[in-house]
Amino acid sequence: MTHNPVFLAVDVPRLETAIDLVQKVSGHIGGLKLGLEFFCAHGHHGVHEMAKIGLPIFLDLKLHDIPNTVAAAMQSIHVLEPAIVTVHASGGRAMMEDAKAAAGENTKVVGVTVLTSFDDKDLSGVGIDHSPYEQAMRLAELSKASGLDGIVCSGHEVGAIHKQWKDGFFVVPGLRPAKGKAGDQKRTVTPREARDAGASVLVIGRPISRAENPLAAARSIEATL
Ligand SMILES: O=c1ccn([C@@H]2O[C@H](COP(=O)(O)O)[C@@H](O)[C@H]2O)c(=O)[nH]1
Repeated sequence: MTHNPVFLAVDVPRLETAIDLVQKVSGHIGGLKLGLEFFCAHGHHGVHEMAKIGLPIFLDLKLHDIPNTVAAAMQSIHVLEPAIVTVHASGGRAMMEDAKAAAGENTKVVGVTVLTSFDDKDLSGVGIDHSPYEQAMRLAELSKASGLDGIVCSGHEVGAIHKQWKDGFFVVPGLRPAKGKAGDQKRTVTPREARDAGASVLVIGRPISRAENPLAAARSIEATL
């Protein structure tokens, strides 16, 4: 993996705008996270265009379906050679095992535990009467048992999960610089806090992409790490 742990979440609708943004900040990030918004709009072509920039690609597709379908989707993105791909850990053991088996040798498959936009109330709303912390711990254990490389969790849980999964690979979104706006994120920490707690990858989107000066924002986050 790269030296700089920051993966920029490229959540911008136009391909040209995305390329322009990434070119501006590419010296201050370690990789690109392309999510549903980007993949639905630009597909394989868009990923190829972004890969030309030369940074590792994280496909945050959060796959969640029956095992056969998820394995087939994994095979279809093989050709894009992503460094990291996400599946939902709540898809269960068989789905995660098949996803990992179908992924390329150089692709890390990580399980999304509890979205960083969720708090206790949101979890309860979908019928889960555990705290985000308890649920993330449980799904981290299941991800490990299913043979995944690591998980996605918030900075609130990564320290505890890291203690139990020493060689795990931990992706942490929901990051906000000290005075950053949380927006829809509910379990936030600063990039430095996440790194100190054991995050392998720091996913950062709007604090850079929506900043008045994305280059200055990326530089100032880098300086805190
Ligand atoms: O639990 C999760 C899983 C994924 N994400 C994704 O990370 C970025 C965060 O963007 P910000 O603008 O920095 O909030 C976004 O692409 C999400 O889809 C997440 O936030 N939480």
